[in-house]
Amino acid sequence: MTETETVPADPGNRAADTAIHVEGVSKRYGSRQALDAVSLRIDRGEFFGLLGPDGAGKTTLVEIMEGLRQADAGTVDVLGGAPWPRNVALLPRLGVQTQSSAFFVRQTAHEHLATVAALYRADTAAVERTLAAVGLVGRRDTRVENLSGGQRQRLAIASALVHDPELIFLDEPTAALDPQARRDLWEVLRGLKEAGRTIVYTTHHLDEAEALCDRVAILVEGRIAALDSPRGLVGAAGAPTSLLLPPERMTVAEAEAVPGVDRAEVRGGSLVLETKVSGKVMSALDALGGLDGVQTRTATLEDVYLQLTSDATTGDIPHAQNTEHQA
Ligand SMILES: Nc1ncnc2c1ncn2[C@@H]1O[C@H](COP(=O)(O)OP(=O)(O)OP(=O)(O)O)[C@@H](O)[C@H]1O
Repeated sequence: MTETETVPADPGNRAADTAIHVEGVSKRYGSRQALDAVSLRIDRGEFFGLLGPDGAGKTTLVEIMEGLRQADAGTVDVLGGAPWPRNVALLPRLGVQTQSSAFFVRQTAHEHLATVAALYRADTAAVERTLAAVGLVGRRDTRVENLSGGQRQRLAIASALVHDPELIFLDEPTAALDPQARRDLWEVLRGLKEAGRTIVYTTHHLDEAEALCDRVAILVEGRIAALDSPRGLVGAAGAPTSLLLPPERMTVAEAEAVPGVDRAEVRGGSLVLETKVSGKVMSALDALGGLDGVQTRTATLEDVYLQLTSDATTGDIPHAQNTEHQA
């Protein structure tokens, strides 16, 4: 084969499509089992969410992927190599934003980002481009120490992106952002995904995970309790749909008599009907006086998350739902 020939894509070559492959990874701190045989595979170009309550092991898992911590057991492959022992060749290919990002506080936002860019040998145009992407052009000449919490957060994100890494780890990146900045960042992140970047995204915002992530893993007490697309998780949970009616429309007893209604109660000023066959109930309500004022609330990722994490507090940690993409 000559050098100019292209190598045909091999649909069976799983490794080439894989950004991260974690297999049987465990980590213990003293008596605390932070991770217990975690296995997952993240595809290149995937927007992958890592969810779970405080102390579930998210940071530990991400730091193992980033090569900042050594696993006690298991194997970790990141972009085709092992991140531990510290893999210097891998570093420029990774972008990392943490909750405790370090800053050159006496520098301006622009100087700080230019310094980070220089460390990675990124071009100067990347500095301007990245400042604009995170909405910090207006603060470019403000010293880091004088930036607000949200602006620093944006600078931390910019610092993770300025060298155009292939794989980006973001740890609660919207935690200190106001609602508009949060939505603006969503657009930046969607652009990164469209550009083919792989994103590992830790968040406590379930709406964010639902809006952005291709798949999410829900970690509970060091184990993967669920792993699937947000839509898949919501569907598999079989959670009911709620139909909200003005309370004067009918009594609770009348509502419970509507075919397909599992439960009815007055809650938050509405008559709430729970059903797993919402189409059927909607038709019945339509026939009973129209659909004016009827609102539908379908189950969300938050409902699934709360179910899974509350199971953990009762000691009944579920087995992973949908292992389709797991190693
Ligand atoms: N360096 C450490 N030494 C001892 N215990 C640790 C250490 N780091 C984490 N732990 C413990 O391991 C468990 C998992 O912690 P980890 O920070 O990975 O969880 P997390 O899901 O990221 O939590 P949070 O959402 O609060 O950041 C917790 O019980 C934590 O107290």
